[in-house]
Formats: sequence, structure tokens, C-alpha cells
Amino acid sequence: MKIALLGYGRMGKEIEKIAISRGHEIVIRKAADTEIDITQADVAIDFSIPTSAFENITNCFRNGVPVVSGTTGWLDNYSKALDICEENKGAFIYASNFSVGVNIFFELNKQLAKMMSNIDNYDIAMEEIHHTKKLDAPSGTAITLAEGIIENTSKENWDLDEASSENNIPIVAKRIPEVPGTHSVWYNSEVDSIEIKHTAHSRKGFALGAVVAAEWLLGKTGVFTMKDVLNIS
Ligand SMILES: NC(=O)c1ccc[n+]([C@@H]2O[C@H](COP(=O)([O-])OP(=O)(O)OC[C@H]3O[C@@H](n4cnc5c(N)ncnc54)[C@H](O)[C@@H]3O)[C@@H](O)[C@H]2O)c1
Ligand SMILES: O=C(O)C1=N[C@H](C(=O)O)CCC1
Repeated sequence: MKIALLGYGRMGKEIEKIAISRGHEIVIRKAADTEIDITQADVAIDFSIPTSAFENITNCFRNGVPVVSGTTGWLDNYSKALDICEENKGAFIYASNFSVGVNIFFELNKQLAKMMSNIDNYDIAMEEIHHTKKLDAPSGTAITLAEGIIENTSKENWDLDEASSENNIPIVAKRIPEVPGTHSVWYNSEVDSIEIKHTAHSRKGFALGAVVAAEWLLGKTGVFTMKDVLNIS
């Protein structure tokens, strides 16, 4: 495939290596708000910044280029992006985290939340740790985890750093140099604690997942998720 990289930073460069190793060609390396001819590409992969993702993604829809986006921190515009995708018969996959491990972790998180939903006396807490260059907090992955808990418990929302009410999930966001991404969910009671944790050792898992998703999306129309790509039941 001819791939357009929208965003050529840490993730863009990791994706480039994996894409080339899988026989693909990088035809665009977009690293700023510059004009490009996206129609040169068979597929686009957006790992840019929160303030550019929506424009990058919808430009692909309008030009008939399937697009995979991993950029986080722009989801206030997600439903508007879906409308534009539908209007243009586009093809789209967004994932807060493209690694296979985290997508398994998302399902584990929902199952645990379901089991805990009728058990009293446990407080829920979350922590995410990323590198110091990360622009958004909490991470998109942490938000997806919190949404999985909210879907399966009486929790109503999440708060960054501390719970403003007992109906919300507190998410602590820590920034430590070079950390690729660690996510923990705790259920704490007076007598014990239950913890689930995912630790990324590098960006390779995110990048491989994004390239596999782009390969899967080619030739399709509609909005899909990594559950569709990985065929997770
Ligand atoms: N979904 C996942 O699996 C996953 C994994 C890692 C990172 N991320 C997310 O991906 C995004 C990028 O992460 P990163 O570590 O590569 O960041 P980064 O800062 O290293 O790279 C972002 C790049 O976007 C470029 N950019 C700025 N304006 C642009 C524009 N208008 N169009 C295209 N590119 C533009 C910047 O110059 C930079 O090169 C973040 O939102 C991060 O949260 C997602
Ligand atoms: O390095 C980042 O930035 C990451 N961002 C994603 C998120 O916000 O969840 C995925 C993990 C790494």
C-alpha cells in the first residue's frame, strides 16, 4: 500500500519502520499544518496532535482515502467526524490504543467491572503513566478504560487526579521521562485490593496495530474499531 503518515513524530517514525518492513511505501510524511495531496495515498495513518487530527481525518474522508487515527485528545469532535465520514462514504478506524495487548486489556477491564458491579465496599481508582512529552491528560487509553467501567457499573464519569464525587472514577496521570505507556485499574476495600495493569515496553505494539488496522481497512467502507480488526468477541 501507498501510505500517508499524518504526523511524523515518535509514532510516525515507528510506524514508518514497521510499514516498510511489511512491504508498504510511504508517500507522504506530514509533520506540520502544510498542504498535501492526500490522493497520492491508498490509506492514511494519523498520529498527529489533538488540534490537527480532525482536519487531517476529515480531509481524507472528503478525498476518498481510508484513514486510521490514533491521535488522542480530539474526541469532542468524534461524532462530527463520523457524520462527515458517512456523508462521504469514507472508511475510518479510531483507537485510543492500537496494541493487541491493550485491546485485550480493555475487554478484561470490562469483565472485571461487570463482576464488581454488585459488590459493595470497593473504591475504584486508575493511574496512567506516560513520557513527559505527552500533550494530553489523562491518556486516551485511560479514558477508554474509564468508559468501560462506567458502562458496567454505577459510576457516572471520571475525574483527572481526584474524585469530585463518589460517583466518579479518579484517574491519576503521571509523567515520567521515556515511559511508553502504563495503565492500572484498582478496586480497593478495607480488607483487600484487586489490580489489573498493562505495561507497554515500547511503541512497537501501538505502531504494529496501526499498520495492521490500515491493511485491514483497505477496500472497506464505514466506521470500524480495533475489536473488528482483531476479531475480539
Ligand atoms: N492510539 C495509539 O495506539 C497511540 C499510541 C501512541 C501515541 N498515540 C497518540 O498519537 C499522537 C502522537 O503521538 P506522538 O508520540 O507520535 O507525538 P509527537 O509529538 O512525537 O508527534 C506528533 C507529530 O505531529 C506533527 N504535527 C503537528 N501539526 C500537524 C498537522 N497539522 N498535521 C500532521 N502532523 C502534525 C508534529 O510535528 C509531530 O511530528 C498523540 O495524540 C498520542 O496520544 C496514540
Ligand atoms: O505516547 C502517547 O502519547 C500514548 N498515547 C495514547 C493514549 O493517549 O492513550 C496511547 C498510549 C501512548
